[in-house]
Amino acid sequence: MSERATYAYGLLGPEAYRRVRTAKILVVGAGGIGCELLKNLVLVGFGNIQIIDLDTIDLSNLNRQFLFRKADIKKSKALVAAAFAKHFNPGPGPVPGGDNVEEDVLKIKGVHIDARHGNIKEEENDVQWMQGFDLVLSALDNLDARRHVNRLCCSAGVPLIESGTQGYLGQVTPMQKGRTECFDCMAKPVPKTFPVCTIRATPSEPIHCIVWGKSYLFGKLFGEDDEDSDDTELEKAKADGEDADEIDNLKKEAAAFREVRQKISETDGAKRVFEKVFSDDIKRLLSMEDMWKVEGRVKPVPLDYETILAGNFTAPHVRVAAVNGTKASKENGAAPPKPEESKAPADVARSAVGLKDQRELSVKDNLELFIDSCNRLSARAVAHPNIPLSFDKDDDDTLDFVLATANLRAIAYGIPTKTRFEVKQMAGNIIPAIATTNAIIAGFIVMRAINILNNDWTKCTNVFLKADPARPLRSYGTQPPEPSCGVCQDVYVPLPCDPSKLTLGTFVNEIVRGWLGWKTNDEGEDMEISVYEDKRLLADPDYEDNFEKPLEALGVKRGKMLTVVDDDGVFANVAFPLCKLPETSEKPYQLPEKAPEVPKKPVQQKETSPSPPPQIVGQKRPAPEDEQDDETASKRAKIMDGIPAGGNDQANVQLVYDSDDDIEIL
Ligand SMILES: Nc1ncnc2c1ncn2[C@@H]1O[C@H](COP(=O)(O)OP(=O)(O)OP(=O)(O)O)[C@@H](O)[C@H]1O
Ligand SMILES: [Zn+2]
Repeated sequence: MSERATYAYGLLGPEAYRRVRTAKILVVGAGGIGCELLKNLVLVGFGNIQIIDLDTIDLSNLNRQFLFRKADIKKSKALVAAAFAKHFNPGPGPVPGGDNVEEDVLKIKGVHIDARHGNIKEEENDVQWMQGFDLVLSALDNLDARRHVNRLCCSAGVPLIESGTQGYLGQVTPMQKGRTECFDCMAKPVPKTFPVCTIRATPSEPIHCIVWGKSYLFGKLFGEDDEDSDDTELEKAKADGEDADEIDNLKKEAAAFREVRQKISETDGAKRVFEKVFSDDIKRLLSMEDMWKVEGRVKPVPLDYETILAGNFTAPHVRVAAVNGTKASKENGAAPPKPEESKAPADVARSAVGLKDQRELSVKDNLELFIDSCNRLSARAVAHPNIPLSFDKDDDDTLDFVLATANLRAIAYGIPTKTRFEVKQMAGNIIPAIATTNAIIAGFIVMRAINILNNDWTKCTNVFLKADPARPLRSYGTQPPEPSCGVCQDVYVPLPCDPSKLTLGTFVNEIVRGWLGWKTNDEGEDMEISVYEDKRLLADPDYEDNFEKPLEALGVKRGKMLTVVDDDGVFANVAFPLCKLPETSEKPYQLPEKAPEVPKKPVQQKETSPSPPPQIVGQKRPAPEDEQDDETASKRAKIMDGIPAGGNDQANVQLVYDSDDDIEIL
């Protein structure tokens, strides 16, 4: 036994050490948490690790993803991380899938790391592949991939340790189907929203101006062609009972935007946009006198293009009252600040030194950046007219546009401007990653991994790291599964099949009605069932149009799953994840002899709120809205209810999963 191994062996004991050496562990994500985690796993002595990541190394990763060096930029994260981490425990490692007899476990040094540069959602990463692991450790950064891994683990019956960090906050959550809640049992944080009038007419904080530039103006000028969204907006205004004047204003606004959008690539295109949004629109708002009678609201000042470019524009003073809130000052007994006490305008306070991204821009700088970024974006729109542009914090053209427009709007409204660095953080919803948080969380993941391999679920608590110096770490017992969860409450049956040969009709008749035995209900009547792929309805009792089609023609391939729903809502859903059929198989599918016992669903206490109908697959089917009767509506509500279920109200527990969700305007 190597010297390193003697310590781990001594601490863990022979049984746990054997499990650590022989268990097959999947690590998903080789980023901030993933790098720390891989290092820990190797140092503890784990013998068989597979790591997967779809991304390549970026300069911005190097401050905390310490397995990477400058020379690794643009190389695969998973491959570089594995190659580096292997040095921490040199040697061939136990043979994966080998006998790993006791002697081998103690004698063979090193670690076997299998690294894959790829997306966890690829079809080869199916349920069968997942079943090859003893434990999955998720070190991901987005909800979509986390949900996918959660479902895969539920379908394969493999335990999962979920983790996430956000600044000083961190979380580790061990999960196992049937024993604990799953990732989809938990409520997710709702993205921050702002009232539409604050964004469009009465901003009072820098973030309001940034959201306006990013989510409103950018879309109007360079996003998806707006005719459809204009109509939706008008419909919504009508439904909200807006008066005729307001609807008329919205129509004029839409027409005016369309005009500047059409001419944006002309020589004075940027000037036209500027005059519309920073001069004409502001003058129009100022003419609505009632709007400015609200206490604490500050009137904007129209900006003048030529005067700014000539360097003669005097920016209005930043009105601190608008930022801190007149109301608050009054409540504190303080008088609102006098104009001379206010902060100087941005162009006086600017600093000409420092990093480009941290420099404060003058009004003229902002206007020049606005013209330049507008020209760059319109050139892209002309070059690829069918590809709408979208904001991306790492796309310089889009970031410059949002920076310049947000600052110009802030200047007009007397709000402090922001640097490029700050706008990038705010518009990109970036919370700086902290290496120490990742390191602490990765340490707990390994402790929980050992608990799970020892089957010691009593010690397997959820761990939370908080920005509370007095008590930064807390732990809570695992929560039971949520009975209404549409992921972990489903019964999973891996289905090896050839989707180019297996038709939907054969699936329903031979597999569901025949093998699973869903023929008649308790009253002896024909059991009514529907079949879905994700949210797409493929068949129901009145809709058999797809029965002749092979699954492949319906977009159902390996890695996807068919979910069968009892329309009477008596039995739990049964999900069939598709996997690879052995080449020797004569039939287009293979199933075990005995079908599983499908449990009954818990009795629903209350009806859920109506959900949008699923997308229906098939040419001949009329639009669901045209024919949706009460029964179909309630059935759809049931299945949709299951998709991202939640409702875990743990007081004092903060879910900190990082999400890619955007800031939205309400
Ligand atoms: N579907 C997926 N399949 C495989 N890996 C994924 C998938 N989605 C995300 N990842 C990986 O998960 C990792 C998460 O790590 P982290 O949160 O540190 O993000 P990052 O992209 O490295 O950092 P940042 O977002 O701060 O630049 C990333 O390396 C990312 O490529
Ligand atoms: Zn669940």
